[in-house]
Amino acid sequence: MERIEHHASFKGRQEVWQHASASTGTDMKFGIYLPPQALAGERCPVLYWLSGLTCSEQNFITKAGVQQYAAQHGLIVVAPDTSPRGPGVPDDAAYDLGQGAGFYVNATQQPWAAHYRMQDYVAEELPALIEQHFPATQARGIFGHSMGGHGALVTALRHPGRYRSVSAFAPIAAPAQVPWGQKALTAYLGSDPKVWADWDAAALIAQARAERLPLLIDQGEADEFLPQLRPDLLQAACEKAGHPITLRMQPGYDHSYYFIASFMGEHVAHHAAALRG
Ligand SMILES: N[C@@H](CCC(=O)N[C@@H](CSC=O)C(=O)NCC(=O)O)C(=O)O
Repeated sequence: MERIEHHASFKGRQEVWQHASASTGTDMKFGIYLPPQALAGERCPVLYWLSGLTCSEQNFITKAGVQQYAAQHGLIVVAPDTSPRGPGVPDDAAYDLGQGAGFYVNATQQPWAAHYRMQDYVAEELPALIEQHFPATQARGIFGHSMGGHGALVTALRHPGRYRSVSAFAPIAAPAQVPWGQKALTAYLGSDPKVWADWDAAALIAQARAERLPLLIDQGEADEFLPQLRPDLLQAACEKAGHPITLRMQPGYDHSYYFIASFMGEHVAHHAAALRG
């Protein structure tokens, strides 16, 4: 494992690491913010961020403004890349499939199956690596944006007991029912919608009997991608299943990191209450 960037930030340190991933069979990069409490030797809870389409580990760490809030609450924040990458890794000319668009699933279809195992990476390999090599406790939260909001929701719902908190900004909340999701799920998992249901937050909510982790979701009302996101379908599924959800429609906000940064403090506080409370 190699540290390839480090920057002082809010009396803590923003770092980027690269390592060989057993899940993807490629080198993977992740950003990690170590708050001042961690630099002083305290073990801290870890908040995982999953980014959206086209992102690397850089978008979130440079645009979301998370560091000041992580420092305030004493949380480590980890932000991985959104897919395997490299010359031997399959790709697609479109921005919504292939490199930069792993959708946080374990692909079963060719040519994707060998490397596109992002669910194993974010839910298993990365937390094990973070908890072994950094001053981290096993208290974990997860959040994300758009494709990464979908990733955060399904990762938490698929692993009851593994996360203490979950939230999302403008998530692809019902991927099996929208074009972005249908395209990716078909490519990575095949054409059977019964298989897609295991990777769809709105569908998983109906089965989430082992745990009812409250969902916090912010959604911009001026989001140009709203027809791809459908938070209304997730809200309806939550209401039917009795699953706690706070969906906040935010007037005037679009899909960008300006929106994310505007509510970042409230999301980090939501996670801190569960992780340090
Ligand atoms: N038209 C854009 C589409 C890509 C885009 O908007 N990506 C979003 C996430 S969308 C859902 O997952 C994003 O986070 N972009 C990075 C950023 O820094 O804003 C395109 O062609 O790029």
